[in-house]
Amino acid sequence: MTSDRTASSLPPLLDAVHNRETAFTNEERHKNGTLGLLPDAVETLDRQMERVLWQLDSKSNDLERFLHLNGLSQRNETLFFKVVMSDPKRFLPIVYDPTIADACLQYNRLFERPQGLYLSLRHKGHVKEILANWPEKDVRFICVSSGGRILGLGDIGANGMGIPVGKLQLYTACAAIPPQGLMPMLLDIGTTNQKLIDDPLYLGLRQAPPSSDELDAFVDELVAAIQELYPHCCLHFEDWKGDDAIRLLARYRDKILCYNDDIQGTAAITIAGLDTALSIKGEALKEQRILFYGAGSAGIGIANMIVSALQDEGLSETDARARISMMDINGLIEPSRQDLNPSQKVFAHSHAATKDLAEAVKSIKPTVLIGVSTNAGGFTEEVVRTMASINDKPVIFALSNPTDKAECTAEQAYRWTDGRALFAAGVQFDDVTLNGKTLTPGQANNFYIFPAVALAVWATQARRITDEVFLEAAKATAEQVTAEQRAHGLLFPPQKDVLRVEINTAIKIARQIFKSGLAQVPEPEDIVDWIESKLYRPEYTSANGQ
Ligand SMILES: NC(=O)C1=CN([C@@H]2O[C@H](COP(=O)(O)OP(=O)(O)OC[C@H]3O[C@@H](n4cnc5c(N)ncnc54)[C@H](OP(=O)(O)O)[C@@H]3O)[C@@H](O)[C@H]2O)C=CC1
Ligand SMILES: CC(=O)C(=O)O
Ligand SMILES: [Mg+2]
Repeated sequence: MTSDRTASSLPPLLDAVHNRETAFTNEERHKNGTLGLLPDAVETLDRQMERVLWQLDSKSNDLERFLHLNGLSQRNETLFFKVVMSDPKRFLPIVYDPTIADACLQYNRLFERPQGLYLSLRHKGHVKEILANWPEKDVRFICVSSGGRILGLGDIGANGMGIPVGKLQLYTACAAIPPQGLMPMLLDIGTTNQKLIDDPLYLGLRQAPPSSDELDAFVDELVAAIQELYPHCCLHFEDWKGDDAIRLLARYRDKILCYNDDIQGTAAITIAGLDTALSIKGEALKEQRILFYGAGSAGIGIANMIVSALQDEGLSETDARARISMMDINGLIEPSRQDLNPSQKVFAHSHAATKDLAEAVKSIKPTVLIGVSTNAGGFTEEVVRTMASINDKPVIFALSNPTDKAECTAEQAYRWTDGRALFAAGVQFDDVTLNGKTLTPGQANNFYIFPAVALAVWATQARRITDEVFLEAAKATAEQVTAEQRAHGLLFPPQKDVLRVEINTAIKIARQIFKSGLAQVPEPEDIVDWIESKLYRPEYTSANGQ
């Protein structure tokens, strides 16, 4: 857990925010009482990083590296961000997707120190008191999960805490938002996961989740407490069970400052990928037939935002929806289905019932196939080969996380399409060499979007976050894929540049927030300098709360 940044009463070496360890000078050691508690050497941050990199190299797998970095984040926050931000391509897959999935699965067993706020349903009626226990008093973002659908792992209850922790670390690592004011939260509402309930080392509530009405009342209490204690706080919903995610976003989006990353962030990165893919194909979005495999929070979120983007291209809502078909675990979404929710019903177009994706592909002839199903291998050889027989350059996005949940691998997508697929996945697959040509798969992951949105929202003190913000983020992200990168088939900016890319995206979003009248601070003359001046830098300086 973070400590209060301004007035910490912790001993210097136990205070992760201010700790410099061997970088404390002799003068500082005299003053803060650490003389003799540290070895003689006085080191620079770079030298300290060299040691961490050596330690990471000596680990035998990424989960061990995750644990080592996680320990570092709780010991010396500046050094942690220095390391992660030094090489995002290498470290994002370790502190976040996919390694974080392994950590979440065993979170109760790996647990050493709490890293976020646990709000248990047992605390109903006392939410404000619990929130007030958090040491930081100016909270700007709460990333809250119920653990109900963590990545593609299903309901893992309180083990889901790894995700809010990891997502908020990315606010800083990918968009230089200062870590103070970021609160990871696990809303412990119980779990349907019997294996965890039976595990003596499980740390969460051992009961079934409540009814939607009871859950909504609990979240209402949380929202009211946040507004009272932290009036500038944005609520980031992450990895809730699909129908909870959709219902809660609809409940709050016009009332408070909030967003759902799985619905809106995922939509934005998918639209960014479609934008670049279609520019490579030389086609417009309105010319596409899009088939979704998976119609939950991510699928519905992407579909609705594509409808908005198509409306911006001049289509009516009905015509826009007509370009989108969806399947879920019970088959194609079509009018005879009796089990559809209102968000799905609007995508029910006349078609024979089928549960067979290959059959649906043959009949609908999609130009774009998007997997958000959690069903590993759902894009079979027959499905992918059919996409290749219909399309010169089939767009295939297998977005389910983590790696072993992807609907197909990059290697399969390229092999079964003779290297013609414009492919992206939620994780970064390795390059594939086919017939002497190297193909680089895209990573369509919302980490390109939500930190940038958060940076713009924080800087402008936006009152609300609209879908236009996410469409702007999509456009700004796609624009940063150069012509040369597109020529090589790249759909997204390279991860190594993620910080620069997201700061640029945030600048564009901030402009849009000012234009829409949702900012609560005066518009600066030079928005670029203004944003740059607010950025966190992983250095031992007083500006970073040192
Ligand atoms: N790349 C990225 O940035 C992101 C990726 N994701 C990934 O997308 C996946 C889905 O997330 P989300 O939409 O929030 O989850 P939900 O649980 O809300 O939705 C999953 C959807 O997939 C359907 N489904 C499940 N099994 C099958 C199957 N065998 N065949 C066809 N459809 C199936 C479900 O149907 P039913 O409801 O009927 O069971 C539901 O419609 C996850 O793996 C997640 O990690 C999510 C957000 C961002
Ligand atoms: C990436 C992400 O948000 C998810 O898989 O849920
Ligand atoms: Mg998510």
